[in-house]
Amino acid sequence: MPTELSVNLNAVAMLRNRRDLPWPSVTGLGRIALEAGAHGLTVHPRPDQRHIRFSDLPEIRRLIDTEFPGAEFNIEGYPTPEFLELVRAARPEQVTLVPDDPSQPTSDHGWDFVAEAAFLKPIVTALKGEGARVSLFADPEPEAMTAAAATGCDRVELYTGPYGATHGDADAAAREIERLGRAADAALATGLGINAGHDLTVANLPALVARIPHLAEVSIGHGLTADALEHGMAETVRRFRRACGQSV
Ligand SMILES: CC(=O)[C@@H](O)[C@H](O)COP(=O)(O)O
Ligand SMILES: NCC(=O)COP(=O)(O)O
Repeated sequence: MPTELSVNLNAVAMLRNRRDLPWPSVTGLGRIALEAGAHGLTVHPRPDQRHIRFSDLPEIRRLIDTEFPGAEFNIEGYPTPEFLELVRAARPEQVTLVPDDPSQPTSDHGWDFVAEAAFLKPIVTALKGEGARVSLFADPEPEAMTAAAATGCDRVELYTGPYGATHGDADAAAREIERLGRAADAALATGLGINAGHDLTVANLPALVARIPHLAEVSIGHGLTADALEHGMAETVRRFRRACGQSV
């Protein structure tokens, strides 16, 4: 099975939040992503709602239910009672639990599965009972995968931030790919499925997919949104020039 792509809408929401206007539309861009063949949509609502607002969740749920049945809604976040209430209402197909502190600018590490086992197990069980697949954000450490599987989760999402940060350094990238690959091998051996994400791009994705052929899903937001801006800019400038009355 080829690796599925889930489009993370956080960056679109961040642009939307610059003004009290409804564009760029989070559900509108989500629709374009799904029409283009994305497998699903990812959001990571943070407690301060700095990008995804809690009110976006029911709208994305409605978009998928009414126009794209079968698409996957993936909600990521730290499992506070408030987050778990949002998840219950939005009925995502997948929940990705991330050990983020509210003050973190972005996600930068996976769970300590041994230290957090007693906290995670009942939450994983409850979410699975509500019908969601549960994935846990994980550093690429092969020796941690047995403890990850013991939580009862379905998948781990391998944190690819350090791999993304190696751009331009082929040796460092090869080392990170091998670390991710060995963690994926260990996860597979325990029966876990494998997702991956953070700072993935068109440039760094092919080597990851080649090393981890069983990679089920990647979720990508920042790099994908940057790519959309770069590749959409020329056509948009032509549209605005026409709107100025220029012949283009
Ligand atoms: C779990 C993960 O790596 C991403 O969801 C990341 O947390 C994106 O969040 P931000 O868009 O807030 O940086
Ligand atoms: N789950 C990881 C994810 O959604 C990645 O987001 P980004 O780093 O590509 O913005």
